[in-house]
Amino acid sequence: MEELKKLAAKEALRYIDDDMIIGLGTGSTTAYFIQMLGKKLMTEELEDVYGIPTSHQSRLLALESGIPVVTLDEVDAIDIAVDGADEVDPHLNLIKGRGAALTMEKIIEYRAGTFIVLVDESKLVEYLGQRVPVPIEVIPAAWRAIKEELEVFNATAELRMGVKKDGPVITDNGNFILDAKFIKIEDPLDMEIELNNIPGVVENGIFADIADIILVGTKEGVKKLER
Ligand SMILES: O=C[C@H](O)[C@H](O)[C@H](O)COP(=O)(O)O
Repeated sequence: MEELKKLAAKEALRYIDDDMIIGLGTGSTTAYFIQMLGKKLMTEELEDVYGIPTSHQSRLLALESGIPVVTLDEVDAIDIAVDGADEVDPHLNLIKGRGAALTMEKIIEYRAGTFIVLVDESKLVEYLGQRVPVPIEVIPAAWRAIKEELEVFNATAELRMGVKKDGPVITDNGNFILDAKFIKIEDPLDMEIELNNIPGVVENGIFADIADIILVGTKEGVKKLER
């Protein structure tokens, strides 16, 4: 799988030119892209490229890889954003947020001229929610009420707990994550909007109608899916 992720990451570099502002996603697949982009800058194959990180993870990795970073309020436009995903459906809708970075990811990727998604073939599903729950970032005080409200959508939600930390995972924005398992998400765009309408929800991990290009690492090479 790691080799397939690297294949997709390498292919994404072909879309990057000098003088671009690049949204830098979060996760293991994008990490390969960030490191490869850093190398291109070090060797001066690319020049004047700036990254806008979507998390502490991508910011630290970008700095370590030699990519100068800027923030959203310092730029007029984002040329391209590159990120991974947890599920991709046949209409290029996504579930993201296994790494709890969904809010900043959506803020950046929504504003990018082109949003490129990097996945290995295991992430392709027939419908969203087939394999993974939908991560929902919530204001801590509201987590219990939101968990109960999600039952209206036939979803069962769990508060995400830390692994090397006692208690709940705290996002980069200081919030909690509820992982909501749906029976089936029939209409991703509608569900994305409905979830964000619940008071206390900061953002949810359904990314409907936002990806432009999916680069899928497969054993036969990189497959490109496009809107
Ligand atoms: O919050 C995490 C992000 O949405 C990741 O981009 C997503 O979970 C995919 O991560 P990975 O490339 O490690 O599978």
